[in-house]
Amino acid sequence: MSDNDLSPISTREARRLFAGLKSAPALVLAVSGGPDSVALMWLAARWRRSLARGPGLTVVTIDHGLRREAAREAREVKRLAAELGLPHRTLRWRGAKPKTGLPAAAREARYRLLAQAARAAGASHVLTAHTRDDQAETLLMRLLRGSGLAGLSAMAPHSERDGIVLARPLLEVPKAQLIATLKRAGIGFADDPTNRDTAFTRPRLRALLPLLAAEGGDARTLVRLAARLARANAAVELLADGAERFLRLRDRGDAPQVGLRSFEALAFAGLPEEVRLRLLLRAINALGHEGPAELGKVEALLAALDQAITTSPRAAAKGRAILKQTLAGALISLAGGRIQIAPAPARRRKGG
Ligand SMILES: Nc1ncnc2c1ncn2[C@@H]1O[C@H](COP(=O)(O)OP(=O)(O)OP(=O)(O)O)[C@@H](O)[C@H]1O
Repeated sequence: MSDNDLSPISTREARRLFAGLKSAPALVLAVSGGPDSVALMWLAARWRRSLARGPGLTVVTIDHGLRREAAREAREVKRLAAELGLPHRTLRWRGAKPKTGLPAAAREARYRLLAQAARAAGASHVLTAHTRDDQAETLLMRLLRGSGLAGLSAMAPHSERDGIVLARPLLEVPKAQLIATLKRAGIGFADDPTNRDTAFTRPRLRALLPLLAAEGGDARTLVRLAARLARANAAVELLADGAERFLRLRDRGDAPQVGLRSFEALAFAGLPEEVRLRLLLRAINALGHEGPAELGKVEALLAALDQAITTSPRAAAKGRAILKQTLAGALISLAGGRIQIAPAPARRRKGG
């Protein structure tokens, strides 16, 4: 860790971090009470005070109803928000909690409630306090899960959900620097023991980071890799847009049937592999009923299509289907020189 990682964030630096949010009508700050999000609230309040005109800030805490201390932590956030002159709301995740996949369900509920709070506050953005350390952990998690280029790009600085922009202004900032900022300001924060609970994947991966850093691959290296992959991913997405237009043009404006995507097989086969994968993924996710499709399965489908087109191009050009497969609720077939993707008939949907 460099000395810079431990130095408190200056007002000038805070202005740079929040610069893109100056003209938003209002912002919701997602604050759990942990160090990262308390620092987000403190920095955002300081930034807002430095502006003559700027967005209104509302602090929101979600009580998932999973830990006894959560209500007290929410009250503590409210107290600190009041000290900073910011309105605060606590929203509760109500209803039955699932027995398996609890972290994912809690996360889903949290983002739904945060988006609701943003709409109620007239806010265009919800700000979370994801740090550089979170980004490094996300990359590792996705690596182990076998993600492709899009997943390995990790978290974007901005993304959209239900018409609300999720912004992560602290994505380049090391957690240690946020803690140093709070210490300098004399502000306390909650300690969530689930962050260290090795029953969950993320805390186990977190323990790996110092070992990787000792081998020369610190959080900065991992985050730089994610940024490079995000760049490459954006380029492939653009190429896929162009390839879709190219394939449509080759169809000379023949109107495609509604609810069906269809590509000329030989023109499709000439495109780069990563682009072919994107086109299949897009079509399957748009038309299938069980998406999103698993990348590994789409890779296997592409291999089967390539094999069918190259080993028997004549048969591929004739009317009879030489390949028919269901995947993620979509039916993919190769017949009459075309690859067709359509919703799978109801009774076949389980086969993906
Ligand atoms: N209970 C909460 N109330 C309000 N905001 C929260 C709460 N929990 C998390 N957040 C926001 O989400 C950010 C990320 O939190 P955390 O890393 O714990 O989430 P996660 O479960 O890993 O989900 P994600 O996939 O969003 O990273 C926090 O910095 C904070 O801004």
